[in-house]
Amino acid sequence: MLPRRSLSLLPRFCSFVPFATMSSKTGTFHLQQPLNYRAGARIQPVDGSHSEEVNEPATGRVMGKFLFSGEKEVDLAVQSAKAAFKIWSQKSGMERSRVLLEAARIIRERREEIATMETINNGKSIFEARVDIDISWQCLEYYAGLAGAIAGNAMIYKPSPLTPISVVMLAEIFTQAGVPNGLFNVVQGGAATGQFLCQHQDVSKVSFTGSVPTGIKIMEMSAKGIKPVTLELGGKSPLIIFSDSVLENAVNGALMANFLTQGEVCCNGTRVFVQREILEAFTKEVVKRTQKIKIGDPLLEDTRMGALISRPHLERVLGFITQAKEQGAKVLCGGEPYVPDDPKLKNGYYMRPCVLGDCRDDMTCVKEEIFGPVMSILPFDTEEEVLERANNTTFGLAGGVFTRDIQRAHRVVAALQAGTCFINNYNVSPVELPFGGYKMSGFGRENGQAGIEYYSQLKTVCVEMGDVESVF
Ligand SMILES: NC(=O)c1ccc[n+]([C@@H]2O[C@H](COP(=O)([O-])OP(=O)(O)OC[C@H]3O[C@@H](n4cnc5c(N)ncnc54)[C@H](O)[C@@H]3O)[C@@H](O)[C@H]2O)c1
Repeated sequence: MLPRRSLSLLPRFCSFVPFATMSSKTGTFHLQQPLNYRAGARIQPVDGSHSEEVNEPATGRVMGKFLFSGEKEVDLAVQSAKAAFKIWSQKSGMERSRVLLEAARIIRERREEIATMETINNGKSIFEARVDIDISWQCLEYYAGLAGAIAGNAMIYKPSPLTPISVVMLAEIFTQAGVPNGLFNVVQGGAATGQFLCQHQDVSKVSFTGSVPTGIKIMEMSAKGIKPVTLELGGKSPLIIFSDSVLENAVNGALMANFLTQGEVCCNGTRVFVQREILEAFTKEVVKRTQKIKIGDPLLEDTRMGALISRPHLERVLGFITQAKEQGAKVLCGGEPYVPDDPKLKNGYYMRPCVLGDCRDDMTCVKEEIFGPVMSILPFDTEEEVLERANNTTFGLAGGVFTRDIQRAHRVVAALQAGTCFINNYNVSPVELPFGGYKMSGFGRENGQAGIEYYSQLKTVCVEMGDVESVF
């Protein structure tokens, strides 16, 4: 989101092929190269347990197959990281900083190619993917500024099996920028591969981004090895709109809080509490604007909503809407599958963004994370009432408030039990600001100076300059 290293003159291990530029149209990319990355090169896992298909969300087409890594491959990746850490940790902070800056420069240079691959891989609009790529290089530049004074880490990254492709480009860029071979490795797989990583005795920190149920398992496994964990988990965040808000800003804020990346954003403000005086005007405008969102081929410039990540996930989201209707909610717009006119997109995972009215706090659509383009509108009367309702959740990732009364805005965000709060905007996440959750949305922080703390160990060294006095 709106998201959380010597200058080498030539790529030392130039294994990348600019594959996205060759196939930058939806429906044309074919996976040809291995997706694991170890010791500075793409490799096939030595013990690939089985292969899985990777689908293009925009078309539903199989782009290729890749192998899930077994325990032996995970161990080799860990050994590779350990060897690279010895080299990396001997470098000065300034040297590491220069490598990070070089990686940032390469990402800027290859922005369009990387954004295209991201879009092909995850279905979001190219418009949004470009923002993500910009945040990536900004993140590297920000931390390059801090790197001069601190130690670096080696990392093994396991992406979701639904989005295995684009991260390998990042691994290649790090190598090209001068990171020691093995410092950043990629292992592909699902739950079993993730478990091998968490349980490996030489992995000293686990950082997990995903759902609460998986987060619980990650924490249990990490506890057995006394490993520190960062958990970036799900949410069901409140967005509170007071009647004195600038209506147009509040509507824009609600759209930004719900419909980026087809609603697949952890910190989305999906419980939209609207003060009763403006409920009708706000709802009318939100529905009108939602109906105008351009859905379709995510690689087209004017598309603002692409495809959801997978067919099962699309069905799950639609299931939440069916259940909401059964429980008494009213579909004010959208909520059904969408089939674009372009025949190559007919098997893609599209749906029309949905606004639900007549919602109550006890409905499933209001209590559970849907992770799709579904906004629930809930009327309220007083500040005291809305705060109690907004905090009545096991989640605590984010929250937002729209009002012209700045004292009230600060009072409300101070009372919200959430790790990130927005006043008069939503889903803006500059890299300087720490991001993370309260309650079951997790703990630890990504981004900002605070993020460093969760990837560092303190060592206290006490030096005696004189003789040792003893009481014995
Ligand atoms: N807080 C944040 O920063 C943040 C950001 C993005 C997404 N999310 C959350 O992520 C969720 C959606 O992502 P998802 O569907 O990929 O989540 P998920 O929990 O299903 O899977 C996440 C990852 O965990 C792996 N995994 C699954 N079972 C495992 C196990 N037993 N041991 C080890 N690894 C295992 C999966 O292969 C995948 O890579 C949502 O809840 C969303 O809110 C949070």
